[in-house]
Amino acid sequence: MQTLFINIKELLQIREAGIDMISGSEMAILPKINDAFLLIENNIITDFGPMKNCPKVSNTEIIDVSGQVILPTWVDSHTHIVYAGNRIQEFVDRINGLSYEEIANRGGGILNSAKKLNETSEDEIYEQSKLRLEEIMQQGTGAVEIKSGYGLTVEGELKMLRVIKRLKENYPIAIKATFLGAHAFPMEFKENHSAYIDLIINEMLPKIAAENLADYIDAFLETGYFSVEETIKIMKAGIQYGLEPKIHVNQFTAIDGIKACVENGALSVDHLEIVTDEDLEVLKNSKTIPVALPSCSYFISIPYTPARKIINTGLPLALATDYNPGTTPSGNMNFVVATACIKMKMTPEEAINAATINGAYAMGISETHGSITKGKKANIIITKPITSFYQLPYAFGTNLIDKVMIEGKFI
Ligand SMILES: N=CN[C@@H](CCC(=O)O)C(=O)O
Ligand SMILES: [Zn+2]
Repeated sequence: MQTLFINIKELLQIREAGIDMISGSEMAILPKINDAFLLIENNIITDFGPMKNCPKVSNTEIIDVSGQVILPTWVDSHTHIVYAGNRIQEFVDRINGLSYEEIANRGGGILNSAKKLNETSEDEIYEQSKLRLEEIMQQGTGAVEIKSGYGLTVEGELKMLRVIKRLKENYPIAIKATFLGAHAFPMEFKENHSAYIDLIINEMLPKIAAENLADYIDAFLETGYFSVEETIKIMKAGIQYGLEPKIHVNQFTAIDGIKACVENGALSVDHLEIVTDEDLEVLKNSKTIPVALPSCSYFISIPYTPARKIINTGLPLALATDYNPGTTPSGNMNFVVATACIKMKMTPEEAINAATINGAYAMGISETHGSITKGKKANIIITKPITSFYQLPYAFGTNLIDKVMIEGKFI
């Protein structure tokens, strides 16, 4: 089955094979072809170029997209979309003056979600979570990482990861699963951290590995959550089971956590709303990519990750949603890209690079996703007729997506 798109106004993010991420000043360049064609065979991109080189084809569905822009689907490398219920009351409490920290200290926050999750059946969690997955696919996301971390018990964590596995089996979108047992200390372990860390390492990890339920390991490395030393223990244990670290770090405070993540070969360090010059220095010449989550900053009113400083230092940057019930109840990558431009002063070219090819690097799928490249998955967003791709972040809040194709099929 072949599909040929013709008269594409702008075909964005065209790359040769073998480019896995874009750093520093290179991020300002978004390679594109004006007036282009794109050929897809089954679920793979097989050819593209200017219309003057458009091949003569037979037995092919031809779709004329005059005035419309085509780009690779978004790659959302950081989400928590498997959860039960919501935290709407905490949202109202914050409007009335309580901080995220104060709510967490009252037993709200992550522990509130963990209570709900442990009281909800696996089938019910699946039903609630699949609606969020379907929602983000409609919004142009073609690959997503999903974390556990609202179980915080052996059974709860396994339940979450089994739901992620079912989503992987039942949907065409690429999904990576991350084990985040180290998201918060349950109440009964508040005074006995080492016992909970033992539970993670000796009970949860072996069971998760035996069922092959996770691709990555995560921890919330933060003042009041997991210390640098505790996180190092967890990273090392995950690595023993073949799980590369992807770590929540520097969301509220800078405590030298990034250095520990880099030294332990983390694939990504995520949040980085607060960063020091030393943090950025250790990221240089490492394979660890920083990931910014601007919808989280927007929703809980914390600083935005200093994207300009990170990019101007020569580092790469990826953008993701952080979709979760507490700090970011939104999985809309279009909003993330617009907010990165508006609030973090990223150019549209930088933001789209960060939300596609660099997102693919941050979830370990850059060989197959993140760019319009021959041999990569046929995952594309087709916009409505627009003046140029700059309209995407400019008209923030307007849905400019006409169709989304994942693995060669319109969803
Ligand atoms: N910061 C840690 N974890 C999530 C929020 C968790 C929650 O509040 O439920 C985040 O990335 O923002
Ligand atoms: Zn998160």
